[in-house]
Amino acid sequence: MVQAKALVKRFGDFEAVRGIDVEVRPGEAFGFLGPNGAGKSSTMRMIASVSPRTDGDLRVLGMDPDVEGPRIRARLGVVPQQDNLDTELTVRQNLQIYGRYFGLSRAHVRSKAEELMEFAQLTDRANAEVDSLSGGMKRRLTIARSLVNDPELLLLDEPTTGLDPQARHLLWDRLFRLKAGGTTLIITTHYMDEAEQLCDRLVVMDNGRIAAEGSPADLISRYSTREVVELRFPNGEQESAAKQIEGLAERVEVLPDRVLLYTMTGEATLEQAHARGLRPLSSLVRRSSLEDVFLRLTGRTLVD
Ligand SMILES: Nc1ncnc2c1ncn2[C@@H]1O[C@H](COP(=O)(O)OP(=O)(O)OP(=O)(O)O)[C@@H](O)[C@H]1O
Repeated sequence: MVQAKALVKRFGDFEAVRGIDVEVRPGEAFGFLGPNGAGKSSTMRMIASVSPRTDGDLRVLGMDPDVEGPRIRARLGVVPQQDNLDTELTVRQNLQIYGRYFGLSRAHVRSKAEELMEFAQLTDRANAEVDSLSGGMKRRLTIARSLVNDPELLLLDEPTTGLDPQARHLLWDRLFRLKAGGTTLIITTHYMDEAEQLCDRLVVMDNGRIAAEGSPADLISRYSTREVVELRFPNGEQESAAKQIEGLAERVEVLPDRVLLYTMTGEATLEQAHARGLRPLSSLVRRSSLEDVFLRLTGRTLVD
């Protein structure tokens, strides 16, 4: 679906994407996970064939975006970071008018709009103006609109940023359905739970480079331990607490607000920490996540 080799994007002297290799296979949900500024959107825009690459090689649906941009764009669906719906039109009109841009017949667009409203769970809002919709509804409408041309490949840039948990879950559910129907998804996100839930495979991006690649489970087992103990201490006591814990866990990370112990046996490690006289303000034992993978790879947390 997408092959990138040594792909580079430069803005003046600044290199936003620094020679990345990516291959997205048909039918998979592929993710770019990284903090703001990692170069995810710049990469997406090159794949969407709306921003020319500076260097390297890129094929989208087997074609070169520099040569066959319009043909590629006709077969893609794009959900941009910011919704760009026509706010004064109704839900139904948004879908119908967008369909007409693709040169689809009036009759086809009419029935497609009904089908997509059903898919986006917006049928009962068909005649509502976009302005009156909630954030989650607007996102679902943007996704519905991106599907008007039955794209083989759907690009979603930060699909759930700014949505509340319930709206996010509703949206994820729609994306699972699309994937089950055979649509290939490429998703950028800085939410590790989103990447973990949705993506079959992902790359961790940082500073324009790919730090690691694999399935979420793969990455977690490669770069983290099974469990993590999170301990919070009063200000200024973290470093001395970390010293006291030494040797209890495979790895200890001291963050500005927490001390993390990487271990295979969380509860037992926590008990041992207590036995050494440690009295944290709070403690939590949890499974390792992509957040831990990111911290291990970059020395930073995903959401600063
Ligand atoms: N048109 C532009 N001109 C100059 N610099 C840009 C331009 N677009 C992006 N950049 C810079 O390139 C870097 C990567 O930006 P990009 O938007 O690709 O990151 P991102 O990982 O998608 O983060 P975000 O979620 O904030 O969009 C940033 O430092 C950004 O300031």
